[in-house]
Amino acid sequence: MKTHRPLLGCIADDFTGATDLANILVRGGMRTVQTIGVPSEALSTWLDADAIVIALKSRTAPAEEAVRESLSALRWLQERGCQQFFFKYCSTFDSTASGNIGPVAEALQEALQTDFAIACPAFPAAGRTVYQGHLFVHDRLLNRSGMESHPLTPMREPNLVNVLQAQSRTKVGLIAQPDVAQGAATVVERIATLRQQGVRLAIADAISDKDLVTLGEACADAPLVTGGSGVAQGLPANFRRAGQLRDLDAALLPRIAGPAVVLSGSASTATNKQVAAWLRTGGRALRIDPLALARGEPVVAAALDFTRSAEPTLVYATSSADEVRQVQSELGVAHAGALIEDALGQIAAAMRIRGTRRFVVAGGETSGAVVQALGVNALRIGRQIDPGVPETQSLGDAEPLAIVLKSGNFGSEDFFDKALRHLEGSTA
Ligand SMILES: Nc1ncnc2c1ncn2[C@@H]1O[C@H](COP(=O)(O)OP(=O)(O)O)[C@@H](O)[C@H]1O
Ligand SMILES: O=C(O)[C@@H](O)C(=O)COP(=O)(O)O
Repeated sequence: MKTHRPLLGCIADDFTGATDLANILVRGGMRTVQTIGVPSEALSTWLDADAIVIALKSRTAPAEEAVRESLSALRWLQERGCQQFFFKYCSTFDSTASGNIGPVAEALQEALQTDFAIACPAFPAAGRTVYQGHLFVHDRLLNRSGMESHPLTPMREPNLVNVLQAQSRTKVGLIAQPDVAQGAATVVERIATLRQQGVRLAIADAISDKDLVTLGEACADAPLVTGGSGVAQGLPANFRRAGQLRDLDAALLPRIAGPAVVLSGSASTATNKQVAAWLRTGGRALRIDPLALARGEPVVAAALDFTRSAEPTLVYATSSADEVRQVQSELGVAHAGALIEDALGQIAAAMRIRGTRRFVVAGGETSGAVVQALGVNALRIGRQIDPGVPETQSLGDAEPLAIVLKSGNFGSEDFFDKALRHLEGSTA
């Protein structure tokens, strides 16, 4: 098969974050493929897309490891002929105390021989805005949004110029919203001034999608852009203006028929509401008890029996924060997580063998475990179901699977039902 050269090469620091970015690019008209890690040689030969998003799991990795993995992804994308590169991190700028966003951005700059890149996590559709360098989550500053007590990446400083400066060797500056509001030409001028001042990375403000599109336009010739998925909104138009995008429906996926299941290992507030909504409306559901798993009870076998029904079933470990804390104090955080992820992975793999073709999965870590258990290496991205969550299809399988991966925080209360209805309606 003759493949099209990808235009945009993306490196994402986590799994559901990669899907979120891919969704934005598809909505902009770029056919997009997400790979699980750096693709193997076999996969490399037939990936056909305008944008490729390599999903890493580097968000909480030590800087050295994150740099090494990101450079390896960059090399692969360069070898495929990508013209521009995007480093995707979380819209809440999640990074550990030692922080790897600065080191990865600087290493990518060095490899691409470029001395400047913007850094913009804003994603107004999900309530994340940046003003005068300060990140807001809806109406709260980052450090009062709940993110200050995140177990792995507590964010206690809302001024991102300070956060990024603390992680970087080079000078960090600011492109403030009043400049962004003036349009792309003003942003380009501001970037030139910052470069003269020796600034190598600049937090870019954005309080609306319009600001994000302006930033994208101003970065048309930038070898490297860094940010959340929001700022990628402005990039497809640059390729379209240059006549490089094919006139195709980027989101078109063939319909996949067959039994469906919803697997939820997410413990987030949004997912708890989605599980409650499913139960309230009489959806068929089975709760996985982590303590029963720890006692070695045949929980997986019971779930496989229960899911034999023709009706789509929700299998979930999702529980309130108090219940999760209780389980974690008995089993340990990592052990509890691993037991559940492993069980949901085993259920997914066995259901696939039994003929299940459609999987809706909630939770970033859980998504990683399930996709791995299903042996999926790459996904083609289809239509958006809710902001940040598209339908996807596995690539390279004789019998492809329809897969939806939902980041914990995303999706409306009726998301599970909506996702299943959406998969029903996919057209060939
Ligand atoms: N009832 C529970 N008790 C303890 N740990 C749980 C429970 N439910 C889910 N978990 C674990 O919590 C983690 C949730 O992470 P993830 O899948 O990324 O979703 P999210 O970030 O949305 O909570 C997983 O490791 C999962 O196995
Ligand atoms: O940018 C975002 O908010 C998301 O794309 C993202 O990265 C979410 O991460 P998880 O909460 O770990 O799913």
